This record gives sequence, structure tokens and C-alpha cells, in this order.
Amino acid sequence: MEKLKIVGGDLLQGSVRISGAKNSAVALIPAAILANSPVVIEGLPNISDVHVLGQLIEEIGGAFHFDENEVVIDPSHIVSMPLPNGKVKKLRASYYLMGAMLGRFKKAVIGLPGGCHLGPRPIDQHIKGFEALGAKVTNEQGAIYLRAEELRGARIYLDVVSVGATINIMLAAVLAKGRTIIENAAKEPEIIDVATLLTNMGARIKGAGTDVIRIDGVEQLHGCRHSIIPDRIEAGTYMIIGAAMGKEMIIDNVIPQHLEAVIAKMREMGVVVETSDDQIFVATKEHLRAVDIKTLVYPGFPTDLQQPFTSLLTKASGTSIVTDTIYSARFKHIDELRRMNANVKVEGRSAIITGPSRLQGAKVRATDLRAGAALVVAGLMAEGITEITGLEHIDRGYSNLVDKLANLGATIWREQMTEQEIEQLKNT
Ligand SMILES: CC(=O)N[C@H]1[C@@H](OP(=O)(O)OP(=O)(O)OC[C@H]2O[C@@H](n3ccc(=O)[nH]c3=O)[C@H](O)[C@@H]2O)O[C@H](CO)[C@@H](O)[C@@H]1O
Ligand SMILES: C=C(OP(=O)(O)O)C(=O)O
Repeated sequence: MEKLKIVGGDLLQGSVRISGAKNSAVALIPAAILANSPVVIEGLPNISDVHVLGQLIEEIGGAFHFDENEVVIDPSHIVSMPLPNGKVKKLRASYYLMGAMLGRFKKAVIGLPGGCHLGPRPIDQHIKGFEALGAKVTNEQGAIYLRAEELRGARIYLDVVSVGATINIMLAAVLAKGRTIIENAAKEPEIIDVATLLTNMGARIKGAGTDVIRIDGVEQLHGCRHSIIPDRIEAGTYMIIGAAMGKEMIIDNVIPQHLEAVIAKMREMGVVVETSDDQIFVATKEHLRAVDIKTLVYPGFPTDLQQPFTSLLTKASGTSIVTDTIYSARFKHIDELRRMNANVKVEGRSAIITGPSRLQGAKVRATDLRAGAALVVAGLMAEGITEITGLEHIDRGYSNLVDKLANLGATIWREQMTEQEIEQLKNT
């Protein structure tokens, strides 16, 4: 087991290349199993969520060859094998195997997913969608059993705007008979990316990226080549790092339109942000202003950047209020930031940050993926050494984090934990 060590205070300079989007990747891989021949995806990120999904594809008889440039998924020999336990619990997005397996085999058994603990994360809207398409769905001892004689298109209104439910219903509907209409659909860029792959595989989908998506079922889908979109959350994390510690930082391979809400907030704080076609330039300023943030569905401020942004706000003068309207308990990083001398407290669904604070290095623990990102940002800003444990969370979503930051001039490395440290961690 490893920990991450950061000596804070270095000003960062240079360019960082953003990897493929985690939240696209984890849907594109299950989408590929709907094809009858190999699918090639360029630019998948080198993160554990991708590797775990690859292992799941192999477990059910598919082939998955990972390479930093492209991944080949051959779904020709996949069988409808139950996956009630095991690796499905390691990530959230294993729930996409429900829609994809149901779509291909008209039956599936998939254990309830894992992923970050951010408060309740029900999947009732996914199930409502599968049932509307004609599936019988039951929950037996923590696994979802899905079975249909045939899937028929339906009109489905989502009671909650959900990324996962929107994509999962698309996956189940592309091979269904007739037309499916998803109303109140989520509009995230990752949904468009998945629709683009499915369309290249032969699916008929209109409206992805708007709140009404129309899918006309087809008989079969074939393999194709697809290039993934860049990760707007990874890009946003490096923008935050640039806003905190950047002398002159260029975020490369990014779609600036995907980050408009974040760019606007940074400019409101006084951060220097300039955009071009596929790059964003960010530099810190000595005096940053406090701002309030409310997370919203896309194109609003993304909840996945709320936690690292909180770390940045410890540097701003005044009081900032960060409210998460998507998740009720996405504040596990706050106690750790307090250990680092941040003046932060949680009231209900809001974090209240009073700055500026001089952060101090400390031993802290990442309890979820973006809590980990928040601690990396804080560690880069702090005086002295910060030690971060819980790297398995960070590894779910950040490709080559240490190399990317070291190339920008950060003093950061991974180190084996001693047996005593591992024991201590287990007991906390
Ligand atoms: C793998 C992946 O893509 N993860 C992202 C996805 O998660 P995920 O797809 O799980 O998030 P959703 O968009 O579904 O969830 C949004 C909100 O709706 C609620 N809800 C969702 C589904 C449902 O059936 N019932 C219900 O009540 C959730 O509890 C949450 O409060 O979108 C989130 C919101 O942008 C991001 O934080 C995650 O990074
Ligand atoms: C919440 C996240 O991921 P997941 O939905 O995969 O747990 C995230 O990427 O911030």
C-alpha cells in the first residue's frame, strides 16, 4: 500500500495534457459490449475504474486489450454471466453493465455498484427506465436481477436529472423494438460522447446533450473506432491547481466550453484564465477574492469539482459558501482540510470557508476520489510536507497524477507505507 507525499509551496509552470474522460470511459466500455464485432476506443485514461471494467469484460468472456493510445474491446464471445459480487462493487459505473447486458441478452444479474460515498445514491430512475422498456427487475440480496421477453421502446420521464439513468436507459434502448423517448434527460458532455459511439456502432439516437433524447431501436450494432472526449473534471482540477499555485500553466487537450461555469467562478475570484481552441491558460494572483458556489447539473458548476475548489478557496480573502445541491454528504474532505489549518466548517449542505489561511502540511486521508483531489491541491499549497493515504480513491480517476504534477515542477512522490502505518490506518 502506498501513500503520496508532497512538499508544498512550489510555483508550477508548464503544460499538462488532459486524459480521456473517466465518466465517458466507464460508459463507453459497457456500450461496446452491444456490438457484434470489435470496438476500438482511442485515449482511454489509465485509471483503475477502466482497468476494473476491463477485467469485468474479460470475466464475462470478452477480450479487452489496454494500451495508453487505444483500447480494443472484442465483445464477440461475451456471455450473459451473473456478476452479483466482486469487482462490480469497486466502482459506481458497473451499473452500466445492467443496461448493456439487458440490451444485448435481455437478461442480467449485476451487484449493486460501489463508487464514492457522497450520501444516498439510489438507482431507482435506472430501474424505472428498464421496467418501462419491459424488463422485470428485482433486488435479491444486494444484486439486481433483470429479465425481459423482449424490450420495447417507451416514453420515460426521469423524476431526477441523472447522468447514470440517462446513459443506462440509452444502453438498454438501442436494441429495443421501436422508439424510446427519455424526457428530463441529463445533458452532460459524456452523454453526447456515449451517444456518438453508439451512433457509430449503428444506433439511431437524436437529442443527446438536450433534455429530450429519442432512440429508434435497431436490429444489431457493429464495431467501430471512437476517440474519447477529454476529462473536464481532470482539466478543472488542474485549473484549480493553476489558480492556487500556477506561475503560468497551460491545460492542454481540453474543451473550454465544458468548463464555462468553472472559468466564470475563477475569473470572479481574480484568477487569470484565458482560453483557446483546446487549451486553457491559468495563473494565480497574490490576492484572490472569496466567491460562493452552488453545484448544479450540467452546464452548472460540477459537483465533482466542489471538493478541490474548496481547497482553493482557503487562499481567497473573505468568506466563501460552497453548497452542494447534488449530494447531501460530499464534505468528508473538510475535516482533513481543518487538520491542515484551513478555517472551514460544514453547515447542512454547505461548507463555509474563511480565508486566507496559511495551510500547513499534515498526515491526511482521502476518503473518496475528489476528497483526494482536494487534499492534493491543499498539499501543493501548504507549507511543509503533506502525506496522503487512501490513494485507491485517487487512482480511480486521475491518470498519471504524480508524473503530470512533477512535470509542472511540484515536489511529489509515492512511497510504500510501513506495516505499522498500514495497521494504524486500518484502526482509524
Ligand atoms: C460514473 C459517473 O458518471 N459518475 C458521475 C455521475 O454519477 P451518477 O450517475 O451516479 O449521478 P446521477 O446524475 O445519477 O445523480 C444525480 C443525483 O440524482 C440522484 N439519483 C440518481 C439516480 C437515481 O436513480 N435516483 C436518484 O435519486 C443521486 O442520488 C444524485 O443526488 O454523475 C454525478 C453527477 O454529475 C457525478 O458526480 C459522478 O461523477
Ligand atoms: C463521484 C465520482 O465518481 P463515481 O460516480 O464514479 O463514484 C467522481 O468522479 O467524482
